[in-house]
Amino acid sequence: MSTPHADAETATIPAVPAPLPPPPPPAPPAAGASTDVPRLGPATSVDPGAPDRLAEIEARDITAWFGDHKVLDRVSLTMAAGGITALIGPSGCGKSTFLRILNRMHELVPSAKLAGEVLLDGEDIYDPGKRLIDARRSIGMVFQKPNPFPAMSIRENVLAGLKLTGTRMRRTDKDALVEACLVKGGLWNEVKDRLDAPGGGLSGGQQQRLCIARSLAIRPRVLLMDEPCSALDPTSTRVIEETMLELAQEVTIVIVTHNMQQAARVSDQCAFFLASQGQPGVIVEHGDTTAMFQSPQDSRTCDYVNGRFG
Ligand SMILES: Nc1ncnc2c1ncn2[C@@H]1O[C@H](COP(=O)(O)OP(=O)(O)OP(=O)(O)O)[C@@H](O)[C@H]1O
Repeated sequence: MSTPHADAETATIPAVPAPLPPPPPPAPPAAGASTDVPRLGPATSVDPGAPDRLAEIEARDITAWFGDHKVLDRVSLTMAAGGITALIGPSGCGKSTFLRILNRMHELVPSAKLAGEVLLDGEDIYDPGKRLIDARRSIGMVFQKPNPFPAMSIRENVLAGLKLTGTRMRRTDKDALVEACLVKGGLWNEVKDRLDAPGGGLSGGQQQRLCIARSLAIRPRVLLMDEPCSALDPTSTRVIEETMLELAQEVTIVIVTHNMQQAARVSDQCAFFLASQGQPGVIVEHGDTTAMFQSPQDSRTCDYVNGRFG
């Protein structure tokens, strides 16, 4: 275990999110845009023709506490732009905490503290000059349990993030955005004839894809997914995995999963977290997923990926 950070280096982070900023001005349509494939929004958006939107996210020396309980110790990891990075490891080793730190959700817990840096394309999202809302816009999140707004229509669900961020758009642009996001989320064909039906009326797998579509509507550069398939049947899981593989061309994805087959199927990079008895979580090994599964360097990784513990 590395040396704990000095108290002076830690920051108690505020529990109350910053107020929402005024809506950003709409960007002009991209020149030469194809009319066949709907785009995610009226701007350059997360389309494959805009590789500059693909962002690397790097965690540097992250240490995290809940009260006095240190749960992560000096964790560093670079998650490549346009890749899928899987975070694996036994229960309680800090994977979800690490994921929530990547988009400043850790600070929603009143006792939470944090040291270290999270760089989105080289810029620290915790810099005091940076707005919380910008981090949340750039780095979206999909949770373990699908959480659409049940009484809102499918259409309203997709647009909900825009409302929260105060973004205004013309009706026709909204329609295009709803379609684009539902296509990207792999749900369009199943719901295109009932966009005004309540989101709560969809199956679990469909609800999760609706949540993916909702998170895409604010055009994130990184999408965090915390066990997104753990509440789903194998067929829905397969559809979400296919959706992830397509999205990875447009948005950097970081997924927490307990399912080793899933990590092997979808990710190109993998990080194995472990918390020894009474110790905070650390990354034991990370790198190319195939190499980690076929020839792990650490015997604990080997035991974990082969199901011998966890
Ligand atoms: N809100 C919280 N308040 C206090 N302690 C917490 C909180 N959330 C998580 N913890 C503690 O932090 C540690 C890491 O939890 P975390 O959920 O990040 O692990 P995990 O690897 O994602 O686990 P799992 O795979 O079971 O979801 C655990 O000891 C957990 O009890």
